[in-house]
Amino acid sequence: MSTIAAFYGGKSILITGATGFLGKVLMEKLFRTSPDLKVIYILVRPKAGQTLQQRVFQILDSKLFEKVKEVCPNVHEKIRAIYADLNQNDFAISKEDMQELLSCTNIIFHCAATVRFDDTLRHAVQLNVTATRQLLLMASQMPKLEAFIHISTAYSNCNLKHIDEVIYPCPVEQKKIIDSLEWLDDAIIDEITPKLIRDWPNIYTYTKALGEMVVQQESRNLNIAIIRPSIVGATWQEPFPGWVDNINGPNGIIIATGKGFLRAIKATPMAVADVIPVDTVVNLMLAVGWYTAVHRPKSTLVYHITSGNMNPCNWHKMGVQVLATFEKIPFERPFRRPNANFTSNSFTSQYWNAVSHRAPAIIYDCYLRLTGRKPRMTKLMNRLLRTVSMLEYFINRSWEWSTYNTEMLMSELSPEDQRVFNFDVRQLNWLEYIENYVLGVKKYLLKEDMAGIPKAKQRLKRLRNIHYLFNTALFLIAWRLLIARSQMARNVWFFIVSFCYKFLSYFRASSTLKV
Ligand SMILES: CCCCCCCCCCCCCCCCCCCCCC(=O)SCCNC(=O)CCNC(=O)[C@H](O)C(C)(C)COP(=O)(O)OP(=O)(O)OC[C@H]1O[C@@H](n2cnc3c(N)ncnc32)[C@H](O)[C@@H]1OP(=O)(O)O
Ligand SMILES: NC(=O)C1=CN([C@@H]2O[C@H](COP(=O)(O)OP(=O)(O)OC[C@H]3O[C@@H](n4cnc5c(N)ncnc54)[C@H](OP(=O)(O)O)[C@@H]3O)[C@@H](O)[C@H]2O)C=CC1
Repeated sequence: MSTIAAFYGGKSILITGATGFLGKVLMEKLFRTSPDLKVIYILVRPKAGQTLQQRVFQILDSKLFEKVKEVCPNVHEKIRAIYADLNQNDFAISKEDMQELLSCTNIIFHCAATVRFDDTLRHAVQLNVTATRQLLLMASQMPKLEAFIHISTAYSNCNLKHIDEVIYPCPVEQKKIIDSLEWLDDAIIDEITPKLIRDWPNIYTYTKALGEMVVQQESRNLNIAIIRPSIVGATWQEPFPGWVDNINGPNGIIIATGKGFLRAIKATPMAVADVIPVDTVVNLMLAVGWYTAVHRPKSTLVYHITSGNMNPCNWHKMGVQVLATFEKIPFERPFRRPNANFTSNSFTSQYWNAVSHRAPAIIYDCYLRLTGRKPRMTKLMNRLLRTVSMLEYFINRSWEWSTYNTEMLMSELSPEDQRVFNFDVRQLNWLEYIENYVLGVKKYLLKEDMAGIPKAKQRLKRLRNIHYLFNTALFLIAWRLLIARSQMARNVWFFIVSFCYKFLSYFRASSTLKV
């Protein structure tokens, strides 16, 4: 029997961000491995016209939870959705709910965050910093609390090249920032934001660093651990390979490439693609929860869960495998044939953007206009290129993350726990993982039917022929224009034609001789 699975039996667990990508996989694994847990409290806000209950039912009815329903048939009764908005004071939780949370919670997993790179500083600080502070305050009033696990990101200190498993100080104290945001107006905040975030590439990574500072400074005597995952990707093994459900990180890029919108990207091909499967992250989270509660380390431990130092893959290898998968399992109705040109040169990248992205979008919009439809491709392309430009920082650099604590924890686990809660990324086969990832994007994100593959392949063939035809026509037109204007071009043309003629005559003569 797994010690970690047994530890969560009978426990009341509070999860923030349970409706997010990481939160769902965390809940799934908890229910599957510890079906005898007492209750999972999730802090949820109503969204997109759905009530809390509808949101919970939608999650439980998804394919992700199919196995859970077999091992834990009363899973609906074990989830307690609590109305909460982390943007508001006291999270807008009712008195009764708050009382229950304070008196019953044993373990907290704090996953909620805004992960948008372009959020406003005010909103990102509210969610990634102030809400963390508020949750810590709540935690300090929970008599039964055994561990508080805070989810940060490996990029919270991406302004450094080598990152240790320690909390680094930020140039400006988190308290000062929270205080000043209370009285500064939005226009001034926008103006000072670049100065505040300094060498952090965006507000997200900066506010996640501030969030860690809050954890360090406001931890009181709680048992806390921080987990820093790198780029969280589709599931590797559990509950099944390839599960994804949002367009963040690589997912949106894989869609845009598979649909033929994105054919080139400014990326350093040999830079490390530090993707880590979401189930690996969740396994570490559960192991850390157990270790923090049972062993009670004297200080707050930070755990890196990254792939680069143990089993590195680079963007080139990833791009090649993604393209190879599109050959076998293409996405439906691609705009152009998928391609992946990587360049780290700004000029070449601008060239590709003009020729491979903007020009086809303009041509397609002209076609839409001519056929009486509303043009939309240029707008879509501009949006895509903006998104890609925001990711560029992360695909043109490599970082080194030390993983002493993560390795120490691995060595503390029993063989059974190492199997059930496996976070040893050395066992990952990248080619297999990437293929399943692309397949997962097709099935679970795009919701495309596998029966449509032959038709998609036919369309790819047609697009390839159109591509060759278009290029040949373009070449002939350019050449014809050149011949009309330049004597030199004419001479070259006559030389090539006479050379070919002589070659063919010689070939014919020699074959006649043999007969
Ligand atoms: C040719 C080359 C080929 C290569 C081959 C391929 C090889 C693979 C290469 C891979 C390289 C990748 C590198 C990754 C690096 C990641 C680094 C992360 C590091 C940190 C990691 C972390 O620590 S933490 C997570 C990171 N954080 C994000 O990664 C959020 C970023 N992102 C945003 O910050 C916003 O995205 C941003 C951008 C502002 C735009 O913002 P935006 O407003 O323009 O667009 P939105 O995102 O809002 O959404 C646009 C529309 O998609 C709709 N939509 C949303 N979800 C949907 C769903 N599930 N299904 C259907 N549709 C969905 C939505 O409803 C909108 O539709 P509508 O317009 O109709 O409403
Ligand atoms: N995905 C990645 O690549 C990485 C993620 N991380 C970290 O992992 C954690 C989880 O990320 P991930 O699951 O990908 O993110 P998601 O965007 O998928 O999920 C974010 C979660 O936070 C919740 N949330 C946001 N705002 C509020 C609010 N005001 N009140 C209540 N809940 C709110 C969301 O709820 P709702 O559904 O209502 O919007 C959602 O459940 C984050 O802390 C992130 O920084 C770290 C490294 C990489």
